[in-house]
Amino acid sequence: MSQPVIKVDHLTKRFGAITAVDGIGFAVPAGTVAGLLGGNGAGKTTTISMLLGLLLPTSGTIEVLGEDMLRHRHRVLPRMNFSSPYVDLPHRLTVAENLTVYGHLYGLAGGLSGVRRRVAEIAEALDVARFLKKPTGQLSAGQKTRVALAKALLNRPDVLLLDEPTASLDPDTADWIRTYLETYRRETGATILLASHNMLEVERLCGLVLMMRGGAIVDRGTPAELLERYGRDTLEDVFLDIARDRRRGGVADAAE
Ligand SMILES: Nc1ncnc2c1ncn2[C@@H]1O[C@H](COP(=O)(O)OP(=O)(O)OP(=O)(O)O)[C@@H](O)[C@H]1O
Repeated sequence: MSQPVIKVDHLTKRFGAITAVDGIGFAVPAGTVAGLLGGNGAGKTTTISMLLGLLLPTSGTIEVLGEDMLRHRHRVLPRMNFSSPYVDLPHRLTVAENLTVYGHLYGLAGGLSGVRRRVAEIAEALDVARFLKKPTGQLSAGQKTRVALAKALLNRPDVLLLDEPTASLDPDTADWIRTYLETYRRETGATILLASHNMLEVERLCGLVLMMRGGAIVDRGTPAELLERYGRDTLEDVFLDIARDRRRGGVADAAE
């Protein structure tokens, strides 16, 4: 079997007395969409922040694309990207200016004209072309989410980390974004890890689901495996069972 694209072992993050992430381990194979699920405060954002190198783990290891992220993240960051509703792009810059600045930061090929071409292409693809001249701070929450995703796809990443990629989107736009992500994964073979509170989204997109509670991974599997293990018809019900600590037989500790 080929090397997993994301491999995390015994990963822990403490903030003082709080253990936000508690010794988790998981592996995401190439071309898989993996979903991190869990209630508020379960540790999803902290996990993604450590994968990106925005937070230093207290202990444990993270490998992305075969590189140790704690030692050599500069080698893989050009092949990664992320979007999060919690990270704002500069408000006063227009959408075009923001995307252009990021295009240059990512060192996109083709110099000035290459960046201009890619910005136009991605703006078209994510249907943000009509906002290009607007200051980013004046966009609606849903429009900002789309621009953040456009920014995340500028460098055609092989590894995409998404924190609630469809937060604040109306159902139609959210559906459209999911289709876009599915197509992107299929066409590029990219590996995607996303945190989501939207069970339908996870059921539709994810080949691997990691259920977090209190900083730990308390269960995992394909959506179909989880439905079967809990004897449920929807992931929403599985989520509630896990959140409320109701197990329906099956594996007691699937964390390793
Ligand atoms: N910078 C920080 N300082 C102290 N505690 C933190 C910090 N960041 C997160 N925490 C705590 O770590 C725990 C996990 O938070 P995290 O943001 O990772 O959860 P989450 O699963 O992403 O939640 P949500 O679904 O609400 O976004 C929470 O108890 C949170 O209060």
